[in-house]
Amino acid sequence: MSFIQFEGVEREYIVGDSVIKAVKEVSFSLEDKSFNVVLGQSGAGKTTVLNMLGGMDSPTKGAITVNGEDISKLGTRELTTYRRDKIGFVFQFYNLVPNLTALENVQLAEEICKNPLDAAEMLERVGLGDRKNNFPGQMSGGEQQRVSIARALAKNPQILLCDEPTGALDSGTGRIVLKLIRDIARDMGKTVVVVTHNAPIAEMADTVIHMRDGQISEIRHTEHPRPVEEIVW
Ligand SMILES: Nc1ncnc2c1ncn2[C@@H]1O[C@H](COP(=O)(O)OP(=O)(O)OP(=O)(O)O)[C@@H](O)[C@H]1O
Repeated sequence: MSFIQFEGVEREYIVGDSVIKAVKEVSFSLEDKSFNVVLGQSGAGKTTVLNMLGGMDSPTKGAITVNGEDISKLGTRELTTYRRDKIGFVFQFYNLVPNLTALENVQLAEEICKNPLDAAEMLERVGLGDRKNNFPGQMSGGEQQRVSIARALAKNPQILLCDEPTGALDSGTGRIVLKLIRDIARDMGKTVVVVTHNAPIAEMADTVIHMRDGQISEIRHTEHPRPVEEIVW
């Protein structure tokens, strides 16, 4: 069995009198320690897939297995533990706490999870050892995203989920951020899933899941993903 497995996963939302099928019959599997991209246009269902994998949302049908455990069957408390201990999140707009320093933002991970890594060390790893005492407002977008990567990884999660991590950055800074995610995740043995609408980014993935209208239109595995440095957008 693969490390991550979606089997016939659906997610419906009831809005007023209508039913919105955000995700329909989605099945795929991802290997442990792999780097994966979910690619698709706005509204394709990418974030819904990511949120279900991260335990922030649950499917209305189907099974999601992570490391042998069917997380679609977990109750609210178990899902909280799963989210806290197994998952690191990186968002498009960083979601840093503005009145905490970079170091304090990363230390938040220590407050909530079981086996946190040293916050100062994680900041060093993302190249911000000398910016520990800066507030988010004193840092560029790329630097803030690096702080959020340090915070996500300080939880020492098995899985790193990134929703449009370069969406608010210029392409040069975006490449630096993606390279950092790829290199650190490889070193630390993390499984990564990046959601994006930006097709060139998919070239760096081991597996690309292409979504359209809530369904998978294509799954592509690559033996030799392209180095981030060679990708242009
Ligand atoms: N909580 C919700 N309630 C109602 N509809 C929702 C909800 N969440 C998502 N949807 C709908 O489900 C569909 C898929 O949304 P989703 O956010 O997963 O797409 P996406 O591919 O991530 O798009 P984007 O790139 O714009 O974020 C959309 O039509 C969206 O409006």
